[in-house]
Amino acid sequence: MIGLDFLEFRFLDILDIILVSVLLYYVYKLVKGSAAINIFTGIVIIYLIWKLTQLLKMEMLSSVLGEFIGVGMFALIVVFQQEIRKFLLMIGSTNFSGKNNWFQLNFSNRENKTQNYVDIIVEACKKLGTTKTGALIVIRRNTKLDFVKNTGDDMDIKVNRPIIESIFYKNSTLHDGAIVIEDGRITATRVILPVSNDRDIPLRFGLRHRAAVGISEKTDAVALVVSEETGQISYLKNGEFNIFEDLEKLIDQIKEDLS
Ligand SMILES: Nc1ncnc2c1ncn2[C@@H]1O[C@H](COP(=O)(O)OP(=O)(O)OP(=O)(O)O)[C@@H](O)[C@H]1O
Repeated sequence: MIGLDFLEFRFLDILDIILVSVLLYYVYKLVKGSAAINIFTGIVIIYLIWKLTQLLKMEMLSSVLGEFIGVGMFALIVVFQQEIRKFLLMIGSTNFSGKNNWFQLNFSNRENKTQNYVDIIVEACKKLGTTKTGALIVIRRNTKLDFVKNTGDDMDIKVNRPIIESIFYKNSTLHDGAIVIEDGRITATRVILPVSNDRDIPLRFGLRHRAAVGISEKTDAVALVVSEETGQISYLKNGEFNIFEDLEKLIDQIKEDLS
């Protein structure tokens, strides 16, 4: 009996540590690249010192730090207002019954559908690149994108090359902002995306690229950008630029990420 209790306790401990790690990872992902990262690091350090003083039974210092952390919690809500909002949004809009659900059985069917529309999207980007037409395409994975779709116009068109090309055509009324693609359908146009504050993004990239980084770091969506200046295609995932050798490799990469 004692042995079992011990085992159960250890299992919960491990689970506890994993959950805290996941939580810290997501908080880090949210504040990464913004000024908030310094505040976040400061808090983690103060918290660790506080725990250490408790462990070493340094009563005075531990009570001072304890008070500081108690009051600090309210200050944090104010300082991290934006981040807390994004965090709740991220949790609330994760679609657990979505595409990557292990219990979903129609894999093969969906894979085929993904095959087709990814080819079309990349072909369209290639064409847009040759004419130096800027484009910004967000492809949904699990996280619902309603909060960004609301900033643009609703649409429901099956992905096809001429449509994508004509949306981003400079004289088109729809060319501004991003388009959102869900399950092979364009579901929104003229969408305004959250712009990333990441200071590591090279200066040659402008707002369009920053917006693509922003949506891919705040949600699990992936994004494609065609640069207006160079015609170059960039692929963003998890807030980072993904390097690819050629368009074939890019297509394979996107298909893998969407499957
Ligand atoms: N936050 C955003 N959400 C969606 N689209 C955006 C956003 N910011 C910019 N864009 C799109 O990018 C276009 C170009 O913007 P801007 O001229 O500021 O960037 P840029 O310097 O050309 O960007 P890049 O060099 O990254 O292509 C805008 O007209 C708009 O269509």
